[in-house]
Amino acid sequence: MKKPMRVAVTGAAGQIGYSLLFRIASGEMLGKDQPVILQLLEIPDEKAQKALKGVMMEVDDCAFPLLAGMSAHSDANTAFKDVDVALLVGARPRGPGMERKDLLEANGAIFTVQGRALDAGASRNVKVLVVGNPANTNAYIAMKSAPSLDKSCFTAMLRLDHNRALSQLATKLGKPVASIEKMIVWGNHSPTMYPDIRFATVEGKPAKPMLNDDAWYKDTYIPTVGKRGAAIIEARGLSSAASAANAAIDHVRDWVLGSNGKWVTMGIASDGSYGIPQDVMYGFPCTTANGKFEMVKGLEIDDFSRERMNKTLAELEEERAGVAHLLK
Ligand SMILES: NC(=O)C1=CN([C@@H]2O[C@H](COP(=O)(O)OP(=O)(O)OC[C@H]3O[C@@H](n4cnc5c(N)ncnc54)[C@H](O)[C@@H]3O)[C@@H](O)[C@H]2O)C=CC1
Ligand SMILES: O=C([O-])CC(=O)C(=O)O
Repeated sequence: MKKPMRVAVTGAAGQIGYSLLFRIASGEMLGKDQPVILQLLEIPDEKAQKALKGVMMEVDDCAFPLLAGMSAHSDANTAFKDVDVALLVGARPRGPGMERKDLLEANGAIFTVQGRALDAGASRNVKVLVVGNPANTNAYIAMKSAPSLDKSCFTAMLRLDHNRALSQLATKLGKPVASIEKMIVWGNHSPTMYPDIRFATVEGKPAKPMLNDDAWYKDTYIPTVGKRGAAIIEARGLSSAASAANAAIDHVRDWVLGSNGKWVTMGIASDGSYGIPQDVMYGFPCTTANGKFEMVKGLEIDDFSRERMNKTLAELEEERAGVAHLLK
């Protein structure tokens, strides 16, 4: 029997939490032979804590063989103690008519507190995934609030965008999703994101000539992927939850267990590559192995891509300036 891994989930009584916890406890995230201990954080509010208890009762009722322990917390310091993985989901979601950056003020402050708590108590190799919006900037805040942890401990979720980009392209081409490789979504988890199919392959052959429809790519595909979150809110009245939880599982599973050479999009702190200033949390193509991610480097950036990449960067820089006061 392997030693249990400690997994913190914040916002555990929320919509995403309700889809996420059961899949983590069943072994879908860390492996079918990996016991887990869940450390669940909710706000110190009677209603939220009661709802969390209810979700934990349901998790108990599944009798998951891999669940080696579970605790409820209202303080980030105890929730993050010794954790190997931290999924920072807890934050206010947007409603109709809002952009994710409208959440900056409301949610940004959460991530300074949680970054400090991770800095103080988490495993030195903790893998942090920020899901709460605006995800890139919140991940940046958490990273900057945790100076004793390596920057590579912190990531933001662009996997939902990556999966949306795969699915939309697969449908258009009438090909299985699994036949598509080398997808990239550059930049911010916002409508400025740039789903880039220039390197994508379908059954090993280049996707772009197969698609052969630049107008659809630019005028339909890019905005459809970028605005999918808003389309879900419009249709459901609530923001994506099951698909977001699924993307979080995919992101952490690949980070921990490896992507087997496949490209995945992760929001990571830039090292200055591709002209993206150091430390900006930006969606980059990565491969993962041995519990580490590595950026795919040396890809050619054409004029169209440069323009798109600069646009999403400008938005991230603006968000970063908007939270500078939180990091003093
Ligand atoms: N990066 C991505 O691709 C996606 C991000 N999201 C974001 O994920 C976040 C959560 O979404 P939902 O689960 O739908 O929202 P929700 O409102 O259903 O649940 C959020 C939960 O977080 C809790 N919470 C708030 N502040 C907290 C704190 N400081 N510590 C611990 N818990 C806290 C709330 O009490 C609530 O139970 C939102 O910010 C949403 O915009 C949603 C979908 C995709
Ligand atoms: O759009 C939202 O606010 C929720 C989200 O991030 C997504 O579905 O991509």
